[in-house]
Amino acid sequence: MQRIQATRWEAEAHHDALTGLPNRRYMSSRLPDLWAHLKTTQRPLLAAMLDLDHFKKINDVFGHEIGDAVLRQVGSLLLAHVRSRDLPIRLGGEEFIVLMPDASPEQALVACERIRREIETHDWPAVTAGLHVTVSIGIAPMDDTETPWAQADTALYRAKAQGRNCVVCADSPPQRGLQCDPQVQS
Ligand SMILES: Nc1nc2c(ncn2[C@@H]2O[C@H](COP(=O)(O)OP(=O)(O)OP(=O)(O)O)[C@@H](O)[C@H]2O)c(=O)[nH]1
Repeated sequence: MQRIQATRWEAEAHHDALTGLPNRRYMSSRLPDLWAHLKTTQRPLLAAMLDLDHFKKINDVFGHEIGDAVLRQVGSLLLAHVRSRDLPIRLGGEEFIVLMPDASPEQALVACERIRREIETHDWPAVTAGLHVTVSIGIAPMDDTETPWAQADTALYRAKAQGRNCVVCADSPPQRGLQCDPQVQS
């Protein structure tokens, strides 16, 4: 009985209560295994950092409960649209990360562009009239440091600076990215 309780506590400690996704603590616990796997495969581990656009405004205009509903639905959309080997995690607030083992930058870009589009075109008005949600995404390799997603965070910052609702890959030239939605950039 105690073992079942302990297992449940551990599962709860590793999952975000709102979205049901794994949380930051879970990611930290998995990283040593991932680094070991990467050393064996000699392939980089790509991370996609996602941050909902103008989420504060969504809370302000529609209320915190609708904000929570948006976060839950984004969690479901991520689970539905990442590749089967990818791991979506809620880092906190309106920030998510998807760990993409064994993905090339091109594959990661295609996957992230699909996620961006799914979020943009989701039936948000069914949640509440007038609601529209977009996401900015930065892709980069994780590194073996205290903040392994720092490069992806920098790429995300560029996506925000380029007008939001777009995907930017680290090391791609400014504005050309890998690649922003031309409709959004114009
Ligand atoms: N509803 C809800 N809101 C949250 C939660 N966690 C964080 N927030 C809110 O998310 C908002 C994030 O706002 P900002 O960091 O200013 O970001 P933003 O408005 O998305 O702006 P950009 O990222 O620049 O597009 C804040 O208003 C937080 O209160 C949550 O669990 N539920």
